[in-house]
Amino acid sequence: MTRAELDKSPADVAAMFDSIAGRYDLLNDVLSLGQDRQWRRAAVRAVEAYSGELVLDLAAGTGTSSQALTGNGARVIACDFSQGMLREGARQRGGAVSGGVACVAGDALELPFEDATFDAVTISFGLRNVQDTDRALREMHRVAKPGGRVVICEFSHIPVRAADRVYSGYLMAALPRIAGLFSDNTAAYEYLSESIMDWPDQAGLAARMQRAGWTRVAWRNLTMGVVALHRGYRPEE
Ligand SMILES: C[S@@+](CC[C@H](N)C(=O)[O-])C[C@H]1O[C@@H](n2cnc3c(N)ncnc32)[C@H](O)[C@@H]1O
Repeated sequence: MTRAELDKSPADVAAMFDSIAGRYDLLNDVLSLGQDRQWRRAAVRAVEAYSGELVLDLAAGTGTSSQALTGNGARVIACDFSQGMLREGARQRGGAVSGGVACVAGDALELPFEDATFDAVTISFGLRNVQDTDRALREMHRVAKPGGRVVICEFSHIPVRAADRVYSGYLMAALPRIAGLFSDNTAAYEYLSESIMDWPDQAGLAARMQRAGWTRVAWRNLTMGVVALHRGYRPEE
């Protein structure tokens, strides 16, 4: 069984996602009780991409969110460093370039794009898995156009202590067991729970975005804070 540790070694993270790619989307639906679809719709609405715009969907995995971003005519680059996840996505969509989405292999810590390329940059459930959060936030800022926006959709923390305790219990005890019924890599789902518990809260992530150069940073909670959507802008020059 392949899992990453909280040091998030890139080789371990990529190998772990390669190993779960085939059942990744199914497990998301099961473990979130279908809530993930609502979270993705909220992220797509927050990006608000229009015809003529170019969007980077970073750590796109199988591209579950990428296709929806093209709804108003935007073009989307789906970038990830797990070949297994990209391959599974291409299989599902019938090709690595299809329906306004182009898959590109690349590392969030050294993006294979010129400065100021994208109107919007978004990352869903990816930033938590990147080894160096601050460097990834700076890379996303570098490839966004001046005035461009970022939307981060990521697990977060429930501000009500009693509810957070119940949720933490689900993460640490139930989630890996349920995952074990559908996946032969339970350890990958233990990593999922541990990495969520270890992740900064809403204000902590907002502060890191600001340090990376993003301005007008704001967030809103989804499902009481199980997930948070953060948005920011690269300042105009
Ligand atoms: C939980 S999946 C999220 C996939 C997709 N965005 C979604 O919403 O379902 C996390 C993804 O982050 C990718 N990832 C982690 N570190 C990365 C890095 N340094 N560069 C590119 N992708 C990375 C993994 O390969 C994996 O596909």
